Amino acid sequence: MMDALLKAGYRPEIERAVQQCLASQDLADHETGAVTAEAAAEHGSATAVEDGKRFRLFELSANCIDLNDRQVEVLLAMRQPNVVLFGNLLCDWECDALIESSRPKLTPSRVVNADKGTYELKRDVRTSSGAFFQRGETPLVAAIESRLSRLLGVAESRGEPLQILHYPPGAEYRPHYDFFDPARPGNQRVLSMGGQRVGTLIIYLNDVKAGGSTVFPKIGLDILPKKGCGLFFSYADDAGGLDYQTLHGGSPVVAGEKWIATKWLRLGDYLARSD
Ligand SMILES: O=C(O)CCC(=O)C(=O)O
Ligand SMILES: [Fe+2]
Repeated sequence: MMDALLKAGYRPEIERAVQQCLASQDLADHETGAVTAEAAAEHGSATAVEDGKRFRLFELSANCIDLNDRQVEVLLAMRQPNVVLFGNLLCDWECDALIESSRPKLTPSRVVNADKGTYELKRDVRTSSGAFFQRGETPLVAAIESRLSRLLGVAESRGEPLQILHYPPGAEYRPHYDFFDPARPGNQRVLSMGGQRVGTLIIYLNDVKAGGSTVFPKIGLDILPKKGCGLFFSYADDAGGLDYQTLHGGSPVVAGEKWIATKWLRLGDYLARSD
């Protein structure tokens, strides 16, 4: 089940090409099996990233994932932690329509209190406002959820409701983990609603004039918001292992405003609870 998630943006035909490259004498470094950057460049590879002791080639010819209704681009792929940046995930009108339909529903964003299990306003941590769309709530939300499911190979039933976030100038979301610490008593309730969160997909709905990047402080990575692009990262495996390298936040918006849509994915089927 986790395979598809962990390999988001990474396709079998590319894996096969990687294996061919690794098997090829003149491409492989005899000591380590690593593929040299020069050899990769000669063979038309766009991206090489380190995976344990060797380099893996990602994109040998096509840098797109064909979803039939859409060609989604892979713009960045990092293995540890698993971070993939997608281009052309939503078109302009889809981004605009999501923003407009969420405006009337916006309320100040809350965070889960890991001791009590309550949802609280914490303006020192999170200063955005947000709105939720239940799964399939509108035809557009349904179409986007179907697209994300096909892209990531994860059933729609494992997705939490789509969240739209709005950050005015100065607003931010301080670095945090999206998974729930199972040792904290207040997290038992959210964990009972489909198990651990295993992955996050953030879609940028507009271009931001300055600031507002998604920042990963532990790995020194900043992703700048770009309308229609999607940022995916995963952080939990079937055995309950959690990737603490995925600490991330929304850095303060300096000029303009920032709109995103977030889809969090669970280990099992997500079940909303009303109690
Ligand atoms: O605003 C961002 O770029 C990050 C948002 C985020 O971390 C989240 O929605 O969980
Ligand atoms: Fe987050």
